Amino acid sequence: MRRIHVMAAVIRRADGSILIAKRPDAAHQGGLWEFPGGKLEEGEPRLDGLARELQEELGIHITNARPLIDIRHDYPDKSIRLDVWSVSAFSGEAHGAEGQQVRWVAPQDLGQYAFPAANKPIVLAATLPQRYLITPDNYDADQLITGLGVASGLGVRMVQLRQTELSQTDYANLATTLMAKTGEAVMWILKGEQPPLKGSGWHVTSAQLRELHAVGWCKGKRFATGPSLLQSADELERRPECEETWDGLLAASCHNAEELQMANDIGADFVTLSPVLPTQSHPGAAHLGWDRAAELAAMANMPVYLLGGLSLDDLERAQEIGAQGIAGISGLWPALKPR
Ligand SMILES: Nc1nc2c([nH]c(=O)n2[C@@H]2O[C@H](COP(=O)(O)OP(=O)(O)OP(=O)(O)O)[C@@H](O)[C@H]2O)c(=O)[nH]1
Ligand SMILES: [Mg+2]
Repeated sequence: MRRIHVMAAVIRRADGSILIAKRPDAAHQGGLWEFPGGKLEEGEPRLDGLARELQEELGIHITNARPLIDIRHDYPDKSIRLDVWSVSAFSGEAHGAEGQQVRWVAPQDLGQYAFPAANKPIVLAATLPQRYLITPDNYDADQLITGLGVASGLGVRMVQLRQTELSQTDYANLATTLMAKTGEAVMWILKGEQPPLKGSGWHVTSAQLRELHAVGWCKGKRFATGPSLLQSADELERRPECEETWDGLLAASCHNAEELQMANDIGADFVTLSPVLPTQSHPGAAHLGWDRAAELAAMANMPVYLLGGLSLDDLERAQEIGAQGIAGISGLWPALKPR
């Protein structure tokens, strides 16, 4: 089946709200909400196609846009490439120029609308921040809070608590303290053997990713609790009491195409891809380089944070190659050195 190249836009107003439109009942995926856009014409440059569609469908003229996420989806009757751009400035009054219903919604409310199946990663890309901060080792709660205060001031909203030195209990206590102190300001992504409690996300290492994949674990499906959740599907069959499911934000560390596919299979919401450049901690170790990182980011069907040896100055370049943004430890934010 020939893959149809579709241009679509996440259009953001100054107040942060995003424009969605309702597809006509008779259309493909009719009656569902969508990000405005449509099919690219033969030989048409991508941005021209997007501009044409938004003019036709909403009566607006784009003045600032950048690539957001580029994904492939196979419906039973259609294979599409959804080439989604983030539009941050436009002229004209957006309206349903083809008679369709349009609505400005707050990013956190997008989940209340029914979108086509292909749109899950687009909604994530529209909602997730551009920076994913990973905490440095050996900081106590007070030092972390001070540093995070600085980070929040710089617009950091999503933080992975990485503390390799702590016992599981100390780690859990620290996480609870930090979550209570930062409240809604920070979206916490925790590490560990089991999915964390509600209200925080879970970041699995590439080794965990492989193990979870091997036993057919998938986000949102039931699993066994216990010392390890790595129970085979057969074992789950024999233990009908295993009714746990987990629906938090799931992230996975990936380094190659195989792991990106596994992350997709276990229902991960986003990934980190590393190491892009040599890092201070592993100066001589193999790294992907920008070209390979770009190829891998293009392969991923979910938001990708580039990690390893990057600074904030690399954010634009990361987004140009299709990444959601960059991830890194506090070294990325020099102001974030509480000691
Ligand atoms: N515009 C848009 N299309 C989407 C989204 N999600 C999604 O699966 N699609 C699919 O991508 C294709 C886009 O085609 P479209 O119907 O918008 O195309 P178009 O504006 O050129 O319309 P036309 O074919 O009626 O002229 C459809 O098969 C649609 O189901 C989305 O968020 N926005
Ligand atoms: Mg359309």
